[in-house]
Amino acid sequence: MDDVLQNIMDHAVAVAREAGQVVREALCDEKQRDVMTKSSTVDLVTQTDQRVEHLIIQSVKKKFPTHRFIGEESVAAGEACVLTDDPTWIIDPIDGTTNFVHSFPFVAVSIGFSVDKKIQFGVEGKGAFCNGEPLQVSDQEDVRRSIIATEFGSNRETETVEKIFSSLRNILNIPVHGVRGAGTAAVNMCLVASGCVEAYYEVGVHVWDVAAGSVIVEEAGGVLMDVEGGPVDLMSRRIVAANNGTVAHIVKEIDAFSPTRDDAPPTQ
Ligand SMILES: O=P(O)(O)O[C@H]1[C@H](O)[C@@H](O)[C@H](O)[C@H](O)[C@@H]1O
Ligand SMILES: [Mg+2]
Ligand SMILES: [Mg+2]
Repeated sequence: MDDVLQNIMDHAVAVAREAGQVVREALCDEKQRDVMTKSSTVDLVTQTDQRVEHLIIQSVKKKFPTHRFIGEESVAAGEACVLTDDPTWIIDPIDGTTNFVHSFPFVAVSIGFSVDKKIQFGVEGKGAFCNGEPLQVSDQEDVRRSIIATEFGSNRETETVEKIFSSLRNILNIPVHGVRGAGTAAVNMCLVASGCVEAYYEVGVHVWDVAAGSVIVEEAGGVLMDVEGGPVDLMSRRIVAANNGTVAHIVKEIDAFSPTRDDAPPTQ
């Protein structure tokens, strides 16, 4: 990794730790978990999500004034979600807000950094690490001996819920050892990277949910795919992250659909 990128990554790690501390403290303070809603009654946000995103963006801007941002809460406030070739920080200040609101203790501060529309950190084969320890995906080749992670998302339209359950039924019927969900895409992807689950899939995620996790999975030896096979498109809101191409064949069991893309022009 060149010095410039290393410098950017060091800053990302430092600000993620600072943000993590704010989230940790807020978990113990009911007032900081006061809930508001966004696209639906189950799409939650708190002042802490907004505060943490602000903290990260301000800190980065001070050091790298020309860089661009895609942040979950900035997009919710009306900013464009467009990935250009410019250096861009892709931020989910609290991935797992529903968990956060309920003190269910699995949340992540997710920060990805892209240049030329490619997520940069780790792309040079330097590996993925958790507190200095290298991460490695599971070597399981048999999907029948696998744990698959997924989520139910926050879209409760009947047709969407039907498709989610249809995929789940197909996967349980393979049969797999188990199905799990941490309540956060970023944590699920780190679970794939650390070998605790063999694969994670979800339709309905956003680019800020998966940008950082995608490079962590790949650097830990895993593969990314679209839910209908083929290359993943981080703006498509569909993802499969697996330990290897064999387990990634769960895509055959997924009842795929196409939510509105993250980079779709705003409707008038
Ligand atoms: O909104 P936040 O940042 O908490 O992120 C989302 C999760 O990451 C999804 O996997 C999950 O399915 C939910 O949609 C959740 O909202
Ligand atoms: Mg999220
Ligand atoms: Mg979030």
